[in-house]
Amino acid sequence: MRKCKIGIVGFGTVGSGIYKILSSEVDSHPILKEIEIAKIAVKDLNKKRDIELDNNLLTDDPFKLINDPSIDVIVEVMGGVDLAKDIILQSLKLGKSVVTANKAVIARYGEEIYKTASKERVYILSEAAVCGGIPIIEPLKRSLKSNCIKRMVGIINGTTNFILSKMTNEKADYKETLKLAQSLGYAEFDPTADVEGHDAADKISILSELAFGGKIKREEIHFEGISKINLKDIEYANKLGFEIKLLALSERGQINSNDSLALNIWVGPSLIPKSHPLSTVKGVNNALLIEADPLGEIMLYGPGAGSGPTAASVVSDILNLHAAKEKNNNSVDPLLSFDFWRNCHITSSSQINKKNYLRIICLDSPGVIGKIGDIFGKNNVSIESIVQLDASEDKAEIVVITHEVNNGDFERSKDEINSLNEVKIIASQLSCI
Ligand SMILES: NC(=O)C1=CN([C@@H]2O[C@H](COP(=O)(O)OP(=O)(O)OC[C@H]3O[C@@H](n4cnc5c(N)ncnc54)[C@H](OP(=O)(O)O)[C@@H]3O)[C@@H](O)[C@H]2O)C=CC1
Ligand SMILES: N[C@@H](CC=O)C(=O)O
Ligand code: NA
Repeated sequence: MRKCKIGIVGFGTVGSGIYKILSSEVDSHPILKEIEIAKIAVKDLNKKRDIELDNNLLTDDPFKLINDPSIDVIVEVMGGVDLAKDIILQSLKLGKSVVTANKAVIARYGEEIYKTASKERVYILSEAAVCGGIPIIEPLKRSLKSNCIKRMVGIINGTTNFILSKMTNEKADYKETLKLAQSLGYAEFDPTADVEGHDAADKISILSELAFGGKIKREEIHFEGISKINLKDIEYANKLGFEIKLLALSERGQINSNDSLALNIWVGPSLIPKSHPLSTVKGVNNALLIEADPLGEIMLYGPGAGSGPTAASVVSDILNLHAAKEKNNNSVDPLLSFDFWRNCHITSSSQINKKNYLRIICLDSPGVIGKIGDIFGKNNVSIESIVQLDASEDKAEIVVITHEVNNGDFERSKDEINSLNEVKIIASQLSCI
């Protein structure tokens, strides 16, 4: 088999993990030996690195790699949006296949990127972009293709699961734990992307496009992060038999008169029963539960971030596209590439149905629970449980868990509850599954 020469853009957590795999003597498929690193682009040529590199391998100009005719594949593991998009598109236009771990770019410019790759008869593979080391993108494109996907729900950000697990198990401090996640290489360059839910929204957007076949308007996905979760919510959730996790959900709805498939997609901190399989997913691990017809239910589980697992996904992509190119010469494997096959739209937040958790701080006065219950009842919101969990001096904390109810009805109830004289503040609102 011919050698496959790759140019790697980025030599941080993921890039150095790729180098380690390709320079190790790991007992894996012989095709791994065909992959040769031709050049590596970094930002700072003078940076001190843990891995000793031949200086001739390094450049600070990514376009040198793209314009080098001897390089077959560009591996984009630099991050960011605008420059990364240019690197990917220019590489494809010059007939080079691309492997990327960059969810921010694929979630925003996937359509243009997939189309360019198809037009140029090359591939864009991105297994590492969603749930780091877990095979999830290629299974959706290939192994699960004979199914109708109904629903996907999961934990798809490693940093936030790491933080929430430590807050739950060790009552760890939020800020300190975020710093630890950064030092372990889990968090994005700007960790706001992780803790405010942007990263999970990018990932569920990519997964939804692959599973349901239509372009998703990323900016329409409703998302929230974990930065407002405090130890009290975690403690109360635990008392009531739940864990708090940052969940991403994408669910098939009806096809409308314009032949567009409705999708309910959101990301948010959520209560999940301790008996639910997702509640066992701890630390940097991710998991995605997929319900499909006729398959039934499967859960894909494993490390969602970190150098080795993420790099392993990147290297597997390189192997897959090298093998496909060698085998098919100039023809393109239609399942390894990706094209949309239908229209989809996101259901507006006021139309979706959800279970909710609400923590209300109010005066500890007689009848307040009754008043809150009445407001929910009047607005068609059915309550699963309502309890007073903490009372000190004249203050009480009331926790409400609803059944699955219309979001518009729920938001209306919240406004009315907020205006009760006894209510000081609605301290937190979370989803439940
Ligand atoms: N870390 C993880 O666990 C995971 C990361 N990803 C994704 O992988 C990508 C890379 O992440 P990660 O490895 O953590 O990031 P790092 O910040 O660790 O590394 C980024 C690398 O890109 C290089 N770089 C930055 N700007 C430029 C530039 N203008 N030209 C050339 N090189 C540049 C940096 O150079 P220098 O070294 O000189 O600073 C660095 O080597 C991101 O898209 C991320 O979302 C996906 C899944 C998991
Ligand atoms: N920052 C991301 C890395 C992988 O995509 C995460 O924490 O999941
Ligand atoms: Na993956």
